Amino acid sequence: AALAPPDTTELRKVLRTALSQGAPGAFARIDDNGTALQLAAGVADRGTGRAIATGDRIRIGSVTKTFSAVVLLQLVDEGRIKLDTPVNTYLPGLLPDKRITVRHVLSHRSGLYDYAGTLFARAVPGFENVRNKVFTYRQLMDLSLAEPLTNKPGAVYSYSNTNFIVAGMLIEKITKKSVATAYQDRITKPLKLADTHYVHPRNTIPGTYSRGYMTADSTGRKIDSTRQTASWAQSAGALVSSAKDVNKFLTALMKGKLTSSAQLKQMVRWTPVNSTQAYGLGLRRRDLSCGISVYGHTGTVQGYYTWAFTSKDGRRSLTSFANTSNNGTVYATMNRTLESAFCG
Ligand SMILES: CC1(C)S[C@@H]2[C@H](NC(=O)CCCC[C@H](NC(=O)C[NH3+])C(=O)[O-])C(=O)N2[C@H]1C(=O)[O-]
Repeated sequence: AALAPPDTTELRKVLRTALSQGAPGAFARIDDNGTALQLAAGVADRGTGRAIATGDRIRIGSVTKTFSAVVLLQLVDEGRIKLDTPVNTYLPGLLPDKRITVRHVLSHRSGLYDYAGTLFARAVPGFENVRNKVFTYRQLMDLSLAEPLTNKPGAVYSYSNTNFIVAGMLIEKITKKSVATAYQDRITKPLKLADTHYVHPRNTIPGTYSRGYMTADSTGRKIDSTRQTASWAQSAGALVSSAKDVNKFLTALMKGKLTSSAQLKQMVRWTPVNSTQAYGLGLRRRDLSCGISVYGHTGTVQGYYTWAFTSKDGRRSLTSFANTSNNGTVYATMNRTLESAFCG
C-alpha cells in the first residue's frame, strides 16, 4: 500500500522543537521515489551563524554499521565468509569464546562488552580523552576483552560497538584491504555517493559540513566536538556522509542493488529489541504507530545525532539530523521525524 504523504507541517514543528531543546541546528531530507523534500532549521556553525543545510556533511555514527554489514554480506555472496562460522575460524584466537559466530556479531548477540561504556562513562571528559587519539583495532578489542562477556553467544540482543570492530577486522582479513577501500569499491563508488568518506584517522570533515556540539552532562553546556578522529568508532561509526547519500544507500539496499536477495533476507531476520524495535544484521527495524515498519540505523557521535530509515521497498527514505548529542530530550523529539516522514 502506498504511504501517506509526509506531514511537513509536523516535521517542521519537530525540528523547531529540537532547537528549543538545545540543538543549534536540525534538518530532515526525505527522498520519495525520486522527489526530495528538504527541511532545515537553525545553524551549522554557532560561531559564524551559518544556517544549517540538508546538503551539509555530517558524522553518521552507527549508520556506519549498516555499511560494514553490507560489505560482509557481499563477502558472503562471494563465498569468502559464512555467517554461521565462528569468528575465530577467520581471526584465530581473537575471541574468548569460539562459539561466537559472524551472525552473532552482526546482530549484537555475541556478548562482547561495549568498550564505549568504559570510554564514555563521563561524556565530556571521556570525549576529550579520546578526541585526538588514534586506536588500533587491537587496542579497542583489548578494552572490550578486559570485561567478561555480557551473555552466552547468541542468547540475547545486547548492543555493542565491539561487534562492528570485529566486523571491520573480518573485512580487512578477508579482503586484505582497508575498510576504507571496501566502502569505496563496494558502496560509495558504485552508488556515486560523493559526500561519503571514511576519513579515519583524520580529525577533519572534508567539504561543507555541519559543526557538532555535544552537551555536557551536568551543566548542559555545549562543547564544539566537530574536530575528532572518531577512532573509538572506526568501522562501528566513523563514516562521514550526507542525507542525500545515506538515503540513496538505504534505497539501493532495500531495492536489492547491494547484495543478493538471499543475503538481504538474512539481513532482515529480526532479533527483538523491545515492543517497537528489532535488530537484524547491522540494521534496525522500527515499527511505527501507523503500522508501517521502517529499516535503517541511528547514529550518535559526539555532537552528531542521525536517524536514517527507509520503507521496506526502499521507495521512501528519510535522514534526519541534529548537531548536538548527550541530550535525551532532543533525541526523543527527533525520533518523531520517523512518524512525520512515514505515517503522515
Ligand atoms: C546505540 C547508540 C545510541 S550508542 C552507539 C554509537 N555511539 C556511541 O557508542 C557513542 C556513545 C557516546 C556518545 C555521547 N554520550 C555519552 O558520552 C553518554 N555518557 C554523546 O551523546 O555525545 C552509535 O552511534 N550507536 C547508537 C545507535 O546505534 O543508535
